[in-house]
Amino acid sequence: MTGGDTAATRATVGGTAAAAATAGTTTWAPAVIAPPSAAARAAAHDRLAGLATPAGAWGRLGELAVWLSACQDRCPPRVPAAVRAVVFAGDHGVTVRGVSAYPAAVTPAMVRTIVGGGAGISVLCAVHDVALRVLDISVDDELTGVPEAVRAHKIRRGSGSIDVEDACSADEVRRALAAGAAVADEEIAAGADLLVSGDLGIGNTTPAAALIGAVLGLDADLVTGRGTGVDDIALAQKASVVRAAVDRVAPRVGDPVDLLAAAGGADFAAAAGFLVRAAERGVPVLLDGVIAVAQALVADRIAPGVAAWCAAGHRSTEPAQSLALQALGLVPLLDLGMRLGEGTGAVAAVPLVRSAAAILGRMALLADVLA
Ligand SMILES: O=C(O)c1ccc[n+]([C@@H]2O[C@H](COP(=O)([O-])O)[C@@H](O)[C@H]2O)c1
Ligand SMILES: Cc1cc2nc[nH]c2cc1C
Repeated sequence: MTGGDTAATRATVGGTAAAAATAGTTTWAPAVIAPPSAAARAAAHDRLAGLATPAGAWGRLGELAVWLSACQDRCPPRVPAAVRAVVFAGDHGVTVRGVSAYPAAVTPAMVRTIVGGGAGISVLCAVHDVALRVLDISVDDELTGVPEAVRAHKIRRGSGSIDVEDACSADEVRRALAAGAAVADEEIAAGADLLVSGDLGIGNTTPAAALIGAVLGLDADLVTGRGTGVDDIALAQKASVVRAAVDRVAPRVGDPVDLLAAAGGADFAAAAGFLVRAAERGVPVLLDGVIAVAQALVADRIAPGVAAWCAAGHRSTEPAQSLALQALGLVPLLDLGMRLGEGTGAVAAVPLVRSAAAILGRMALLADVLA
């Protein structure tokens, strides 16, 4: 089967967050997420089985092609041409507890490096023809001199230390959710047929671990990893901070929007809003490491069904990422021992998505070969 509609023209349901953000209000309405097309999935499954290969020979690359078909409501799928990545940057007050191997000053410095084209994500996006945008959502710096577009969605500077206080207010979370949704709308309006959500922010593996621990009810020792590379002493300290945060926010776990204020922050909320809106608009997303996956886990609680529109680009070294991926039913495409963030593990997998689409669209069928 082939589908005529594009993601950009498909009808949207549910939320009004983008309009609200444009109007500068704080309204956020949760979305209803339709699943990817079952008919296109079935057609893709059949076509995959008929390709000129031994049965099952494409392994997970074949599954990826089937997923893409379902998301595009089209078999064979188009090869994603307009891949667009957005990096949501924010600082985290919890860095004062010594949970990172690097100082918070790295966050604004790396925003500038992305703007200048010298970051890891900049290079991967350039080599794989992926459009890249970095947004200061809650960096604890004025970032003077960076293009205004980078700061256009800034919600606040930094966040509270989540072991003892909320990361941000409920109103800031709602504004950030709306801003993230508006950004997804902008990327889709620019033609995106595959999106990537990336993160940047010293200390952000701590809120990511806390959110995953809280949502999945897992002990701090299971979800705490070394992040940028902390030593054993800092790792133990980080686990105690994660435990304090999980204990503090546990009573609020039933309200995922509130949980973003309690243990995430404005940058996490913006990324979650981006993921919800992408799923609502029917545009597939490649996820990166522990931060992106924590945001997807919460987004899927806010709007059940978000995860069906996501594929996992890679397995990060952070243990919480694997646990959250398992809970979301996602198997990572790459397993390279990476832990950079920025969206790099997702963009590294873009050639796999393009390969999967091309295989399903262009290969000969075994029946024709043998005829
Ligand atoms: O994506 C991941 O799984 C990942 C794992 C470890 C570190 N990071 C990146 O490193 C920063 C957070 O690490 P940390 O140790 O400061 O919490 C932040 O900028 C992330 O993008 C990212
Ligand atoms: C240099 C550096 C680059 C990063 N990119 C994402 N997180 C980062 C953390 C550090 C320390």
